[in-house]
Amino acid sequence: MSPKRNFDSNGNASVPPQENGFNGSFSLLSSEKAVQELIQQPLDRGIDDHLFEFSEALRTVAKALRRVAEGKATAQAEAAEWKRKYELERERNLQLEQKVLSDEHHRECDDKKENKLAAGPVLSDEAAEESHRCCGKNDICSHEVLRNGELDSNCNTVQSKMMRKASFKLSWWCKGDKSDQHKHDIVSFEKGNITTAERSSKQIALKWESPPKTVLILTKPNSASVQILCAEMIRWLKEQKKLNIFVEPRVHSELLTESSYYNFLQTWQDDDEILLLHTRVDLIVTLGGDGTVLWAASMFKGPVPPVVPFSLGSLGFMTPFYSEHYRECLNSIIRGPISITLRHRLQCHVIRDAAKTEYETEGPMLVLNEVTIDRGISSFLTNLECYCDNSFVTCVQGDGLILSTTSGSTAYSLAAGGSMVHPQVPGILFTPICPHSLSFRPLILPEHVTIRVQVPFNSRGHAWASFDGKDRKRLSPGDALVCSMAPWPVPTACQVDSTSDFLRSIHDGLHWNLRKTQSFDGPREQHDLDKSS
Ligand SMILES: NC(=O)c1ccc[n+]([C@@H]2O[C@H](COP(=O)([O-])OP(=O)(O)OC[C@H]3O[C@@H](n4cnc5c(N)ncnc54)[C@H](O)[C@@H]3O)[C@@H](O)[C@H]2O)c1
Ligand SMILES: Nc1ncnc2c1ncn2[C@@H]1O[C@H](COP(=O)(O)OP(=O)(O)OP(=O)(O)O)[C@@H](O)[C@H]1O
Repeated sequence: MSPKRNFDSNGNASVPPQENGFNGSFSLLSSEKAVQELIQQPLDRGIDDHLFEFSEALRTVAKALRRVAEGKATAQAEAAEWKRKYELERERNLQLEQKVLSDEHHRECDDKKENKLAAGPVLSDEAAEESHRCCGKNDICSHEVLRNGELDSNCNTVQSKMMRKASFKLSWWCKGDKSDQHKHDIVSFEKGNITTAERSSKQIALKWESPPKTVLILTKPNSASVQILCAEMIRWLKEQKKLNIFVEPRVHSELLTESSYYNFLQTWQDDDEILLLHTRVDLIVTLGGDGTVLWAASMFKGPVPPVVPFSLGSLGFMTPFYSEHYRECLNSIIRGPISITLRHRLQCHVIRDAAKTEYETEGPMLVLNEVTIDRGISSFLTNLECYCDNSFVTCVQGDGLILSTTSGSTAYSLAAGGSMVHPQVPGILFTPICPHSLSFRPLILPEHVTIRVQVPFNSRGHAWASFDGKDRKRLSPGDALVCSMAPWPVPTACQVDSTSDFLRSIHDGLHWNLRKTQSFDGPREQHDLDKSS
């Protein structure tokens, strides 16, 4: 195809801009087809030499541009290929590294399991299953933490750190998946070093996300002052606070006999309804002494709503609120937030020798203070074999044994020589009652253990178990009591906070370490006398 040429008025030839490829030529030259056409054009020798030279120059430029475009396309294709290869390689290396770490982790767990099995004691099926779970969830590994901290920014840094420092793991035998979370919060790794910056027993605050609507009032029986206060409090809570109120059937009928005004009160008919109370009640108010708090706790075999204990007894270790100020106290509790003490409970199973499987017989008993195994009315020495997890602890020969919570440490256990322990300390007190031995000191065991108290077959008599001072059960030779920490604590509201309330209760309730202060005048150290002379 030959290009059309125009001639101006002077007879000089001109080419239309789109055809000679000069003005706006780049769009044409960038097209492969246009460049080919330009190169193939036969030269017209009859026209001006300048135009010929110009055309030659354009041809050269077109060739050069084509070479540049081809070169660029090749370079881009090569770069894309290299990038793809690099990504593939990087992906493969990451997978390899993860596999190596995971193999190491599982090998360590398996080694530890084998060592444990070899060293004994032999694990129960449950413990073996728990140790298997450790490998999956209930542990933290130092190398995992290192990796998490470094991998995002630079893989190489991780590898060099891992080579310098041996990795290790901590694991817990947990009774369920949920229970290990807080341990991860308490024990952590900072670049592979174990730290316990977090504490398990912090002051806990309860903040309402929606206002409490229903309150359960529990009262000590046979007390006129408690009855009067209860009636007054119910009226105030209903009229001023617009709350739904539950009372025990005994109190319900007492108040209805007094006046039909109390028709709005709610109560329950049978034990099945009590089992569901925790789903309806936001707050429990107790009017009485420590015994009424124990009573409230005993009504809830599972979760317990927050308890506000008003003091109408003689001692009041667990009852920090003054009944005279009930309006201010309840106003501030309903508004929130509240400082609470989580009072741990013990769950106890009586296992009869006759039972085919453990836990076959009676349901568990939950205690807020203690379970006591004693000689009851028998005049013989009790003889109790005690085990902690799989280890033999001792044989109690005396009046009996108290297994107490830390809340109960100021009750019967204290009277038997046990230490007083802050209620927020997680532990189980192991306190003998009048042991016939000079060296039997009380123990405090960690909260995670299971204690088994066995009446030996060769025992001369029976033993008796009682739960927070109630519900006596006879233990015959061969019977046992198994006790561990319950998952349902009793949250009690604090007047100030856990520690202030505890210290105030031992000062005011027991007059702990009360002694007249020594006077200033009297004998002095020789050193002081030398200085003054
Ligand atoms: N020798 C003793 O000290 C002894 C003997 C038997 C029972 N108790 C305790 O009595 C408790 C039952 O109490 P109850 O009121 O139903 O019976 P209760 O009416 O016989 O009162 C027992 C006394 O123990 C006090 N108490 C209860 N729990 C306490 C605690 N956690 N800290 C400090 N003092 C506490 C009570 O205030 C009360 O003064 C049992 O759990 C047991 O601890 C003590
Ligand atoms: N709502 C209740 N129903 C049945 N019994 C209860 C109830 N509340 C408390 N009790 C029992 O009444 C007894 C005495 O209660 P509580 O300890 O509260 O009063 P207290 O003996 O006057 O006080 P303190 O123990 O401080 O001297 C306890 O044995 C307790 O179990």
